[in-house]
Amino acid sequence: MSTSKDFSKGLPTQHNVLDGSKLRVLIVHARWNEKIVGALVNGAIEALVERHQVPHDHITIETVPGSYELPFAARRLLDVSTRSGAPRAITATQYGYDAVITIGVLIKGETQHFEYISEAVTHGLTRVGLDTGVPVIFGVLTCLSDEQALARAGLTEKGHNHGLDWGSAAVEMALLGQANVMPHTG
Ligand SMILES: Nc1c(NC[C@H](O)[C@H](O)[C@H](O)CO)[nH]c(=O)[nH]c1=O
Ligand SMILES: CC(=O)[C@@H](O)COP(=O)(O)O
Repeated sequence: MSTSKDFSKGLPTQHNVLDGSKLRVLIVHARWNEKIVGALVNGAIEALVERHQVPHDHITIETVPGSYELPFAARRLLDVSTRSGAPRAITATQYGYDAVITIGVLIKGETQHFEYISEAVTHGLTRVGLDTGVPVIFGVLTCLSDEQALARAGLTEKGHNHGLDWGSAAVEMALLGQANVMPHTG
C-alpha cells in the first residue's frame, strides 16, 4: 500500500523510451487562462522533444479562443492537414498528424457554464478521435479553483505539470499498434 510519502502523481516513466522521432504532432490550445495553459503547453513540448525525440519542426501549434472551440478546431485542422501538402505522417490515416494534443483550462465560476462546456468538450474531443482514427489527447483541466489549476500545471511547490503526461500519452497513442515499439512492461 502506498503512502502519501511515496505516492507520485503522473504517468510512470517506463514508456519514456518510446521513439517519437518520426511523428508529427498537432497541439491546439485555448487562450483562456493564458499563464496556466502556457505552462501546460510547455510541459507537453518538453515531453515530446526531450523524452521522445520529436523534432521541433514536427510540432505544429495552433490556438483557439476558449476550450469550447477545441473539438471543432482539432477536426478542422486535421481535415485541412490532408489538403495542405504537408509531409505525410507515419500512421496510416489520411491526415497529416499522428496525434493531436488539445489543451485548455476550465475553472468553475458562478453559473453552470463550466458544467456545460466541460461536458461538450469532453464528448467533442472523444468524437474527433474516434471519427478520424487520430489519437486526440484530452489536455483539458476542469478545476474548481485557481489553485487546483495552478498545481496541475506545475506552478505550485507540490504541483505536477500534466502537460508532460499529455506529451508522452500522445507519443504512446500515436505508436499504438505499430510493431516493436512498445517496451516490455512485464
Ligand atoms: N470560462 C472559460 C472559457 N470560456 C470560453 C468558452 O470556452 C468559449 O470560448 C466561448 O463560450 C465561445 O464559444 N474557456 C476556457 O477555456 N476556460 C474557461 O474557464
Ligand atoms: C468555465 C466557465 O465557464 C466559467 O469560468 C464561467 O464563469 P461564470 O459561471 O461565473 O460565468
